[in-house]
Amino acid sequence: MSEIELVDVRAGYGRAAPVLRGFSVAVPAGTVVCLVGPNGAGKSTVLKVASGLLSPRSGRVLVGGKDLTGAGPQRMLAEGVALVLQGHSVFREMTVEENVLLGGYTLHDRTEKTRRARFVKELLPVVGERWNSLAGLLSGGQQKQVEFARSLMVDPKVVLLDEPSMGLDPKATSTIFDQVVRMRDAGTAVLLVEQNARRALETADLGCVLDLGRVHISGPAADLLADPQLGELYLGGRPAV
Ligand SMILES: Nc1ncnc2c1ncn2[C@@H]1O[C@H](COP(=O)(O)OP(=O)(O)OP(=O)(O)O)[C@@H](O)[C@H]1O
Repeated sequence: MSEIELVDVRAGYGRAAPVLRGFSVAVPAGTVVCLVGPNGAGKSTVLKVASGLLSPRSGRVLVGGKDLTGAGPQRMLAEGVALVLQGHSVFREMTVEENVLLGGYTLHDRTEKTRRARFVKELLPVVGERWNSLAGLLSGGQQKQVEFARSLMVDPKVVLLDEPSMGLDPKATSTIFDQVVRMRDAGTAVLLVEQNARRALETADLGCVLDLGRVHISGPAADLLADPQLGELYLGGRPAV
């Protein structure tokens, strides 16, 4: 069963024509699914629908098979869907510890909070190493890992990542994608939106190309990477031989 599934979703903003026009995607347990597509295709809109920030006009949102269409962000988080926003959202004047523990504000059991904090420090070593530093003193890539750690405090079923490599140099990008794999291996499914499509598909298990509000093609990420037409259209050139 999928951790999260969007089925035939139509969604958009105000009176404008819908951005998503019958879009479907499923994120099976234990997988990284990568969503790619041209600028403005609606990738972030998919994450807004999946996290409950935007209600679909029609279609369904299922979490672990349960219909949660129209549920708001608080409910979606409680049901195990965590969102890591695009750009940087750490509180720079607060320590790494304070930032990470904020992610567990809905946990009332102190022992559980401590257990989760220990888990995220082990999973993302830089978070543990810089635990007492001010978050604003960390590099962009390290701050992104603090955001990952914060989202993992509630032990989500699935984490939605909106362009985690944005603004990072190639080395930091590489670390971030390695951490995405570690998150998956530790039991959290991931729905990843990326501009850096080729690199993201190399990391993901499954890929989905969004264009004109619908799924253009989806399947194993390796197959999408090897598809010459997709390479030309969406991945910035021919596939590497
Ligand atoms: N809050 C909003 N109000 C009105 N229109 C919006 C809003 N957010 C996004 N849009 C419009 O919805 C469309 C899809 O935007 P979205 O951000 O989902 O695309 P994207 O694929 O994530 O783009 P990018 O790769 O550039 O980040 C765009 O035409 C955008 O202008």
